[in-house]
Amino acid sequence: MTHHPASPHPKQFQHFIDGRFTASSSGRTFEKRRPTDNALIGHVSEGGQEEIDAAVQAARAALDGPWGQMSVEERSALLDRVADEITRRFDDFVAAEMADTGQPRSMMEHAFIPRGAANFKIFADVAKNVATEAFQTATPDGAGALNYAIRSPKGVIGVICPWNAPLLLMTWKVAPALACGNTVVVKPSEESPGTATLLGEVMNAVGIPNGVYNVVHGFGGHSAGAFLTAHHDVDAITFTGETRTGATIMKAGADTIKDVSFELGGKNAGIVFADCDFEAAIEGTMRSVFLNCGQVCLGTERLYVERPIFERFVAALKQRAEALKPGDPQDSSTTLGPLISDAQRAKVLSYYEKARAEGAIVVTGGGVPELPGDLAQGFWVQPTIWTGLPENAAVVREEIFGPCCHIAPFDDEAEVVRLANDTPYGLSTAIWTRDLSRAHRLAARIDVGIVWVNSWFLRDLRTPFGGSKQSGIGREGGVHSLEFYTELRNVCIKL
Ligand SMILES: NC(=O)c1ccc[n+]([C@@H]2O[C@H](COP(=O)([O-])OP(=O)(O)OC[C@H]3O[C@@H](n4cnc5c(N)ncnc54)[C@H](O)[C@@H]3O)[C@@H](O)[C@H]2O)c1
Ligand SMILES: O=C/C=C/C=C(\O)C(=O)O
Repeated sequence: MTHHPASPHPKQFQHFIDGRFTASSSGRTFEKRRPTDNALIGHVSEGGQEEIDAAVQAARAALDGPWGQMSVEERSALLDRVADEITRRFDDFVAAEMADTGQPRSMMEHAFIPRGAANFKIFADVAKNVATEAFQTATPDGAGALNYAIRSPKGVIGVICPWNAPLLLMTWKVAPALACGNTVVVKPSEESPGTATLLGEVMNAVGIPNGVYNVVHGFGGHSAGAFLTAHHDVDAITFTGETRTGATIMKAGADTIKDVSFELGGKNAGIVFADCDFEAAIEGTMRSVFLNCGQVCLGTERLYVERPIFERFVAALKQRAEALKPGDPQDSSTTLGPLISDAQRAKVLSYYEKARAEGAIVVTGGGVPELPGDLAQGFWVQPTIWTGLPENAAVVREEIFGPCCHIAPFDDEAEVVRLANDTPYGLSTAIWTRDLSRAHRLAARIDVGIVWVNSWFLRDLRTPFGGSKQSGIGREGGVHSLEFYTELRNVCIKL
């Protein structure tokens, strides 16, 4: 029997400002719909200038108040408790994120929600254990001078988040920001209000002082997002989202010289050599193309496969893609979720059309699958594979953010490096080969922030994470996050 998701009882998602849940002064709300079946999940308060002002004011006061007075040890201990409380309320977080994104429960349980807790743990550790630099400096009088650097919080940080992995991506910024002693105002995506709101309850439960973590819901342009980026009392903006949005945010922050950390779009290449472990390459490529229904910034949308195994690779990937099972995320047999919204589906389907118009061979997919019952109302698309397109085709050049890829053959290393680099983006790449010397050579020549060899999305949270070219500005992760979330002050003492 087909299992259908129960219709949810619509919730209220309110702002979290100065430790309290509040509606907008305007009383305005917008609807959040469930991607699996378009059911109404809840009404979300729509923040405006007034809510952003209140949240920034609360964040500033907390910085000057108890949070600013705490030792690193005290702050780290509290952040450890945040992680523990997320883990204690694991099922609530899984349910909230599953409702917002429609992605399978197993992915929430094994990857996205545990990462939310892990982000707090790692940055609590980093902030406690990182040393700063010191220099002994010679002076003409022979007595010398001592230079040492101290770190202080940057201030009030604006955190603007996307919807594709809401808790993971938000805490990846909030955790280091708080560990470094800053306070934050978060603007979650309008498509994923759930877990950012729940985190407010967690902050109160473990005793994070009021005003340290604030959430204002709302839209981007001409709304809460834009008001936050232009606010004169916000010291820096950390943003994950589309490259074009990043450009708008940079302009908005220019007047007040706001520091920015950007994790932006990608058009990531997967490179498969004939000597690879074929099964591992297929398995890894399946995840890199179809995980989260292709809505992963690090995902592969362009594949280059060495000619001797091209046909075999395309056939194997097709077979595996056709075995993906869309369905209710609660069902343990479900392996593919829907897209986040009707608008995202329209965008992805427009690329499915473009591929056809540009003469692609549609190896599989290219349309909308049929789902039973209420699920027929959800934002589903078929996993799709193309071959046969030139490199200048739209689906080979532009970020689609859907469950699809184009596969092209290549003949030698120099050619594939040129193809991989022929893009304005530079986020990540995955190389599949048993020849590690070759892997090293390629890793050094492909212009991206993150190279995976014989793996994909294998994360060590101490490593630098970010994109080159138009895929971002700066690196976050481990000590690299400290570079952005603190001001380094040099003290020079003449001895
Ligand atoms: N590099 C990375 O680490 C990474 C990770 C995840 C997603 N992404 C990228 O994110 C994109 C998908 O997310 P999305 O569709 O939510 O991105 P988006 O840029 O549309 O929106 C992201 C956030 O920015 C806000 N926003 C929009 N316009 C704004 C404005 N003018 N001023 C201030 N805020 C504004 C939105 O409300 C939302 O909260 C993809 O391009 C993907 O590659 C990158
Ligand atoms: O969709 C993008 C996923 C990004 C992942 C991270 O930012 C991370 O693992 O820290």
